[in-house]
Amino acid sequence: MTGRTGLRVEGLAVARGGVPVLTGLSFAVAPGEALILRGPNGAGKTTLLRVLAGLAPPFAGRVEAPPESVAFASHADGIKAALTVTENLRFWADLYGRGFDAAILDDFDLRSLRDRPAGTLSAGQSRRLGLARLGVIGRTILLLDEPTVSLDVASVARFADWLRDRHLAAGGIAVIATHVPLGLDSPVLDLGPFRADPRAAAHQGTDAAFL
Ligand SMILES: Nc1ncnc2c1ncn2[C@@H]1O[C@H](COP(=O)(O)OP(=O)(O)OP(=O)(O)O)[C@@H](O)[C@H]1O
Repeated sequence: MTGRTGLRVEGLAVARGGVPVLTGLSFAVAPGEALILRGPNGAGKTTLLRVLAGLAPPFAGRVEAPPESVAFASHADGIKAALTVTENLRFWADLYGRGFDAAILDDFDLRSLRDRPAGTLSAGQSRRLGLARLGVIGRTILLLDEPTVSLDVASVARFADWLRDRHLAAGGIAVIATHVPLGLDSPVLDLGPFRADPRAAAHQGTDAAFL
């Protein structure tokens, strides 16, 4: 962990392609806590996570989170296909200036796969490796976009255990967009009430197009 800093969002609006998707978001997540983001497809979960990660600017409002403490994890896991599972994890540990603790292999049920080239892993195994990466880089604030895609039931439970017992218990923070219940005793933020009015956006576009 790089510090015990919380995440705070005030009056935040986020946009895609210049069109507001969510508006009026204010929340805080303290060390040791997770926040689950809920909303149907297209609600703006990924867009919000990207802004929280500093990968896109806010449309309005502000995000308080030290960039050096944040890790964003989505479908692009950054796995090096030619390296083995252990070599991948060591690579990320080195990149982030961290020591490598092989216990992470057990946390994500990767021990029997440790010498396999990552390019030969199944989709779920590959996802487990991508999640294990989060365990070696030592970032405090994890922003997770559908982390359980491709995982079987046991692997979802294992991931939830790691999140609760290792990451959150050590003072970490997680904001998780997921359609799958993780069994965490964490607050859920329903993005529905914060969706920007599409008619207002469409109206703006129409005005711009026809005036
Ligand atoms: N590059 C883009 N340009 C314009 N609009 C975009 C772009 N990417 C996404 N959108 C739109 O922004 C809105 C929010 O998308 P986002 O990916 O944040 O939703 P989501 O809640 O993560 O959805 P899902 O559950 O399907 O992953 C959607 O209406 C989407 O179509």
